Order: sequence, then C-alpha cells, then structure tokens
Amino acid sequence: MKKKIRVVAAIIENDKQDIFCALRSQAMSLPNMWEFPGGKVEQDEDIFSALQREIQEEFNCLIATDSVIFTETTHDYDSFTINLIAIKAKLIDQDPVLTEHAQYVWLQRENLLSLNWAPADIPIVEQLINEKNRH
Ligand SMILES: Nc1nc2c([nH]c(=O)n2[C@H]2C[C@H](O)[C@@H](COP(=O)(O)OP(=O)(O)OP(=O)(O)O)O2)c(=O)[nH]1
Repeated sequence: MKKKIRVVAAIIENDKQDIFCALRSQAMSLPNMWEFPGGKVEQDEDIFSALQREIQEEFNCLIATDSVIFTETTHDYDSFTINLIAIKAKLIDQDPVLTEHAQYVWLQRENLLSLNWAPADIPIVEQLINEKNRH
C-alpha cells in the first residue's frame, strides 16, 4: 500500500484579500510547484500547532489560524497519498522571510489559476475562487 501522509497548509490572506502563494524550490519534493505553505503533521501534534510551527520554520513569522478547517482533500501521487488539510490564517506583524521556498507572491483569487500548483492543491484553489464568487 502507498504511504499516506497528513499535511496542513495555510491559506494566508491579507487585508486586501490577496492570498499568499509559495513556490517549492529545486531542493524540495515536488520542485517548482506552487503551494499553500505548511508541512507534515507530527505525531501527537494538533493540526493548528503544526501549521504555526511550519510557517515559523519556513518563513520566520507568526500566524493566527482559524479554528476550523477550510477544506480537506485527498490526492494520489505516484509514490504516496496525501491528505491535505487547508486552514485559513493571518500574518501577525512580521513580513515573511524565505528560508526554504524559492519565491512567494500575493495574488487575488481570480489570478490563482495562473500558477503551476501542486496537483493536490487544485481543489483548494477552486474552492477559494468559488467562495469569492458567492459574495
Ligand atoms: N506544505 C504543503 N505541501 C504540499 C502541498 N500540496 C502538496 O502536494 N504538498 C506535498 C509536498 C510534499 O510532498 C508534502 C509536504 O511535505 P513537506 O516536505 O512540505 O513537509 P515537511 O516540511 O513536514 O517535510 P520534511 O521536512 O519532513 O521533508 O506534501 C501544499 O499545499 N502545502
């Protein structure tokens, strides 16, 4: 059976309703693909603490997370299956600093599909775009 991993990802939105998108570097798995930053949930760790820890490690900044899951998807890659849990968040104070990723951009929802997203993220991107259309 394929390995199953549980990953949390932050949908960070600023005051202009731009969404934070991060580009995985050459050195990372799924290189040169865009993602909502985050990482694997460790054993005995809750998803919200895992997300705060990952953003601190990857961008040197603190986030405040929603207390509910925005959406959750499962995707089959060739070598593993991912359970991807997306949670909305806001930056607290500091600007993000790149420590692992190649780049980041803030994009309006309608421009999100211009990026080359990790395949598991596509349903999340679509849900974000549809969410905006409802208002
Ligand atoms: N963080 C994140 N990972 C994603 C997303 N979409 C997606 O397919 N992935 C994949 C890429 C990786 O294979 C895996 C997450 O692993 P990672 O390498 O970022 O997490 P980590 O920091 O805990 O990993 P590691 O240090 O143990 O290698 O999930 C996403 O939106 N955010």
